[in-house]
Amino acid sequence: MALRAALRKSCALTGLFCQLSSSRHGRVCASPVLVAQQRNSSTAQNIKLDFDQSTGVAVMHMQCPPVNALSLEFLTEICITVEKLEMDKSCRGLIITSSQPKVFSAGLDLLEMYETSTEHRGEFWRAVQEMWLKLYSSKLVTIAAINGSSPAGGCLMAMTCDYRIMADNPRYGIGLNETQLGMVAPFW
Ligand SMILES: CCCCCCCCC/C=C/C(=O)SCCNC(=O)CCNC(=O)[C@H](O)C(C)(C)COP(=O)(O)OP(=O)(O)OC[C@H]1O[C@@H](n2cnc3c(N)ncnc32)[C@H](O)[C@@H]1OP(=O)(O)O
Repeated sequence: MALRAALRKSCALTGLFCQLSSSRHGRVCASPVLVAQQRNSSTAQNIKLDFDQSTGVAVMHMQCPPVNALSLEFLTEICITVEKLEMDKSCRGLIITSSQPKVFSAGLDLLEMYETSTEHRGEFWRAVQEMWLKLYSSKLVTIAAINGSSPAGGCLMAMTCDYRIMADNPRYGIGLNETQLGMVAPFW
């Protein structure tokens, strides 16, 4: 109830109409529908951005096939997008979601950590840290609309948003699976 109240407040604030319904799994489902007209769309390589200037709400669609794995390039793109939105005084809220079917984000791109140089891994982990710090400390109201599986780094990304709404599908998983991979999560 508290989450719903907070979401309603947030949705009203940002001009969003959220169709909420409870599920037998205890999660909250939502179909965010932008109601205003003035929109700007821009597409970077892995991100499609819809910005509705009349509501001040931007929707960032992650479209990094096949599973929105967070590579150095993708993480950098996410950070630049958030920075640009923060500089735009008319932007108040950001919804992060996925254009990929069944997956919000598969987390960190495992190939960035396999047979890469120490320098590269250093740069990569710095970008990971920058991404979650940027979202966590953003002055924008941030919402993760989790429309698919979201393990590990995908879960981290969602956790750093102010609100999370997850699609009601028992096949979609979310959580930290580092021990399964034999990885030690950094001591942040
Ligand atoms: C402050 C608090 C601190 C809190 C602490 C925070 C710590 C953060 C540390 C984070 C660590 C990580 O994120 S490590 C990464 C952890 N991620 C994972 O383990 C994801 C594992 N993947 C999955 O579970 C699945 O792929 C899932 C995402 C559900 C999608 O399943 P699907 O059946 O739809 O698709 P699949 O066939 O499996 O995958 C499609 C292709 O994508 C590739 N792929 C899948 N995941 C990938 C990945 N992560 N990196 C690269 N490539 C990946 C597969 O190899 C396939 O490649 P092809 O065969 O070539 O087609």
